[in-house]
Amino acid sequence: MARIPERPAQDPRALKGVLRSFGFAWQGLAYAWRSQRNFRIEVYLAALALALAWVLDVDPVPVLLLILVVLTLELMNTALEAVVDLTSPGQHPLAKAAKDTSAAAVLVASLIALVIGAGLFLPAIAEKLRTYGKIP
Ligand SMILES: Nc1ncnc2c1ncn2[C@@H]1O[C@H](COP(=O)(O)OP(=O)(O)OP(=O)(O)O)[C@@H](O)[C@H]1O
Repeated sequence: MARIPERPAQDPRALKGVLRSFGFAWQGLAYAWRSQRNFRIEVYLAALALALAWVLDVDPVPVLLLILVVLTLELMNTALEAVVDLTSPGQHPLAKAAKDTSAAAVLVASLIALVIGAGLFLPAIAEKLRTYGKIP
């Protein structure tokens, strides 16, 4: 069994403890990137949305907030999946409910982000087309 590392919060060297906490958070991010295809797709879409916001002169702040909500929910979903797999290796209706509800949180956030994103980007796209005389 893997050795449980000394807790960073109990490290008497404050700065070293904080840096170790960041290190563990980075390991969590790397785990999500490696193991979750959906997380990787969402990161690519986030990069695309930010690039589009830059090209279309759309305020990046609401775009960043939408990205923040979807990615953090996906990370929490990944964490919950790991806990469920650890605590319920066999099939159990409550394990299913936990995983499905957690996945539903990501789905709801993604759909709402899509609607808000359309509200942000479509007028900017229409404006660009109007500028180039493609639409009256
Ligand atoms: N221990 C379990 N007991 C009952 N049903 C489960 C259990 N584990 C998974 N499931 C069901 O299988 C589905 C798929 O589970 P899985 O662990 O593959 O995660 P996932 O939803 O595919 O997530 P991801 O693709 O993001 O890793 C769950 O949403 C749930 O409905």
